[in-house]
Amino acid sequence: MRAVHFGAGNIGRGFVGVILHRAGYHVTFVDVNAELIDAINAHDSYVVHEVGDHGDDITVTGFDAINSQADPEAAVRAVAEADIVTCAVGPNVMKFIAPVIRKGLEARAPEAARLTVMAVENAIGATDQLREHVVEGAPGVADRAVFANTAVDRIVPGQDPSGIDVTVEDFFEWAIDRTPFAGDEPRIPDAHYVDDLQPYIERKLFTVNTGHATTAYFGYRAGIETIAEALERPEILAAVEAALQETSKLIVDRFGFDPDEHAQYAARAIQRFRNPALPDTCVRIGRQPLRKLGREDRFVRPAAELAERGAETDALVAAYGAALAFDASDDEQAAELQQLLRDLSPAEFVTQVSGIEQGHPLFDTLTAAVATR
Ligand SMILES: NC(=O)c1ccc[n+]([C@@H]2O[C@H](COP(=O)([O-])OP(=O)(O)OC[C@H]3O[C@@H](n4cnc5c(N)ncnc54)[C@H](O)[C@@H]3O)[C@@H](O)[C@H]2O)c1
Ligand SMILES: O=P(O)(O)OC[C@@H](O)[C@@H](O)[C@H](O)[C@H](O)CO
Repeated sequence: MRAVHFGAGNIGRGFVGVILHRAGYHVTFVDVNAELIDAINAHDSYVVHEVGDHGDDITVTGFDAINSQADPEAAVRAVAEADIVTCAVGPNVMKFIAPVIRKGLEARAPEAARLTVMAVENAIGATDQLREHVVEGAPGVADRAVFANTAVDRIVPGQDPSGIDVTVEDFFEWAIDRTPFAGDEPRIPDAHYVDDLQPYIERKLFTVNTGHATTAYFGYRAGIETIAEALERPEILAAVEAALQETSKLIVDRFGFDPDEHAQYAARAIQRFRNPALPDTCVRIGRQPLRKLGREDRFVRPAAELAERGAETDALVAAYGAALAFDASDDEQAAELQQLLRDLSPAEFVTQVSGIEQGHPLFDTLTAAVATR
């Protein structure tokens, strides 16, 4: 069995690679980083070091890599012959890999089984977004694939670029929407198929990622380098717990999770951020702030829904305000964020960046957060 995975970075090697390897797939990594591709092809194996109380070292074998910039035809051929295609390139990059998947589907033998396509990104409906890009101008290819949304959870910090081994936390969860497979889902023992993905993706994004980003933006604003150090500050820990109390209310109300079990889920997320063996930084977790301040992302979507229900949003709005100080060098979106804050009025900023219009119950508080930053 063959899997093609776009994006051989942190989550690509430290999560998808190892899980598909354990499921019996040969994994072809497709990336645009020439040095990384060469390094992967120079190795027969790499090690995933899980750190934490239940960590193990897992050796991954049976892989190769293709540079889709240098050899796009090879990437198309790999897709045409694959059983599964996954990606972890970042939600904004999916449009660039879509033409390769489209051409691969077009080149697929007519008698071949339908290709499973799954985005492994931090976004609601990421595979749906990928599908839109893939079928653009070629609606016929949609019938050659099964597109399934997923929710992925594993903290994989930045890695030493001199090798291809990966250090990850020992925890992971991969929930996959079962419904598109009509009873014929691929066997992936480390994943779990669910009948309704929405509770899983929202619980994950609005707990793990909301809490993580809150830590990162308060930490960055205080001049702190690592996530674990930021959470040593009582006022930052309190801000993170307050943000998660707000999202917890929404998640429990919307999806009917048991409040105590959800409280444990949120507490465990904070415990995971504090993993002393995980060298994770406020700059990585805060990366691409414009994406994170977007309408459907980890602050605005839950805050908007809470405001629509007349519920408290102070802590989420405070985290949104802290994010506005993020100006990490080497992060294009951070530079763009700072430029937008100079160029736009607070009201324009809130509408343009976060998709909240005047008249929405969250509009005034977000606008005030921008004005008083
Ligand atoms: N790292 C984590 O803890 C984690 C956990 C869950 C989900 N995710 C999600 O996974 C995605 C990737 O995150 P990451 O941390 O692995 O990032 P990363 O930067 O380590 O990896 C992304 C990889 O994509 C490659 N890439 C960029 N453009 C490409 C293109 N056109 N074609 C092929 N490859 C391309 C990059 O070269 C890089 O190797 C994001 O959506 C992220 O939110 C990350
Ligand atoms: O990947 P991002 O930029 O959406 O968010 C940064 C981190 O919060 C994220 O990568 C987490 O480590 C991960 O989502 C944990 O499952």
